[in-house]
Amino acid sequence: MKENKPNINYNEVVIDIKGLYKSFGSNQVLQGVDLQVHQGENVVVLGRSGTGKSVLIKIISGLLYPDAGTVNVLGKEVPLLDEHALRDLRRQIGFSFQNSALYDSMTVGENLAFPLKRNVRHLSNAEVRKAVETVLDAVGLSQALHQLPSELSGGQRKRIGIARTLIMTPKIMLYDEPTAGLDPITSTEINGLINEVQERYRTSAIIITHDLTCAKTTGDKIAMLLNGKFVKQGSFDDIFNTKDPVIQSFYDYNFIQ
Ligand SMILES: Nc1ncnc2c1ncn2[C@@H]1O[C@H](COP(=O)(O)OP(=O)(O)OP(=O)(O)O)[C@@H](O)[C@H]1O
Repeated sequence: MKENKPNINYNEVVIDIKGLYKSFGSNQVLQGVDLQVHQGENVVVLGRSGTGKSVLIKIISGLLYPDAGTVNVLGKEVPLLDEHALRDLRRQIGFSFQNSALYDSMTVGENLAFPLKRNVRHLSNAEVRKAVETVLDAVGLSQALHQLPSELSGGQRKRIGIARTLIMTPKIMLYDEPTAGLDPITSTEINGLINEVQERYRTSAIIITHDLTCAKTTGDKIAMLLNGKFVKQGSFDDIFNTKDPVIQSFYDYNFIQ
């Protein structure tokens, strides 16, 4: 169970979703989703495959439109934003997706400098270098500066992917299955990194995962998505110390995967 919650500000809501609906044809995916993420809080979203976790993330980042409901992110009503405002908002969100999508032909340092040079003009080379060194240090990979992505392990690539989002100093991090495909030791390291990022960069985060260890270690709050709604939200213990058969079936389901 996660302890010592670092500076969560429960008076400030950074993601506020109310009555969210989304269908694709007759496939009713989200059916009345409510979710609040507070400043500095890590919220884990658990749910079986196909329950709409990725759809939720895409709606939060303005890649998909909801059918109904409100989606407020950092004080902005996302579905109402024009392209320009959406771009501004996305700059404040760090996306850590399953495939870190680093550029193979660039060194780690060049990969990290790339978003900064593209988005923040007028930075000197020294400033860019300093920013790269800072985020590499934050993810514990200072020695990888001149390496190519192909020379790194899966866990190291994941770290560099996270570093590349941190260089833009995001207010919100969205992690999509951060430990998928990693061995247990590397998964533990990534879970630790997610918490370090939360503390050091004061980020708020949504973490989508099937990995209960990841949920337990990183989540200040767990939200369980089932049949298009969050059926339960609370601490890991609130959720899993229960005789509720729906929750128990989810728990067992995970262990036999
Ligand atoms: N652009 C789209 N067009 C049509 N259907 C879609 C689209 N995006 C998602 N869906 C459908 O929405 C449902 C939820 O998909 P989603 O990818 O959000 O699931 P998920 O919970 O993230 O699953 P997993 O854990 O396997 O990644 C699925 O039935 C999927 O087929």
